[in-house]
Amino acid sequence: MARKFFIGGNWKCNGTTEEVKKIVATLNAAQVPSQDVVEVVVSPPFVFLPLVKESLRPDFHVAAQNCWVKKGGAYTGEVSAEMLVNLNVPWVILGHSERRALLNESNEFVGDKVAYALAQGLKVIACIGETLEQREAGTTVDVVAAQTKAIAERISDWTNVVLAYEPVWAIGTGKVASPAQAQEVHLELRKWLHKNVNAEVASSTRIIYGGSVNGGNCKELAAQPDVDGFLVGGASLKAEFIDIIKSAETKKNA
Ligand SMILES: O=C(CO)COP(=O)(O)O
Repeated sequence: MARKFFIGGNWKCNGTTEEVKKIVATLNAAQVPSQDVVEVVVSPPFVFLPLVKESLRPDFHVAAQNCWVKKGGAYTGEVSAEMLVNLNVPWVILGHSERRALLNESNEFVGDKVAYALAQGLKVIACIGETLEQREAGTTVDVVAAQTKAIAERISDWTNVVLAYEPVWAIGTGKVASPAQAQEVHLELRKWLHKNVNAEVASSTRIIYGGSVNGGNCKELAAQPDVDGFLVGGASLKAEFIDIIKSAETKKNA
């Protein structure tokens, strides 16, 4: 099965109502490849989800940036998967490195979240990635395998999962992974899925890259055989995001 190119825009904790309206207007006016070629999902902060959802073009979709690990209730400050389903928000980003690092989300906790969100009917962008220290120690593959294992142990159906490889040292630093570095880890992840889940999941699961992706470096990254799209931070707040969406054409012709 061909893997449809996937472009996610993670807006993180940015934006005012006015800025959000402007970004949506830019996206709505853009000429981009059709939905058959690329799946586009943008992820505003929770409070802007309804506004973005109701004003965004219908061929683009929205994602939340997190959700609670189980059914909602007495968890002050959290947003449950059920609430996202209730608002018709189809996607959620889970396990982003900023949450793993700043909020101490463990591999197991992220795995539990992924399993719970999928069980509620959400589609999940599950983030994994090594720190600079781990890369320099030569443990990159072990780290991303352990992060993926904690998810794989808790789910049986990978249909609604996109795996986002985001090396921590490349996030927000302007220091993008080289196409070869990204390809190497994506291929290792696919091999891991083949060995530990099954061949079908290994060949059909989209593995996207995140970390300082921009309009200038996206094409070369997109041309790598195991790079199935991007999770874009900073550049997803700018018009440049349109160029990144268009890198799906490079992929189609690769
Ligand atoms: O964390 C990221 C996307 O989730 C990447 O962020 P930047 O594109 O700003 O490096």
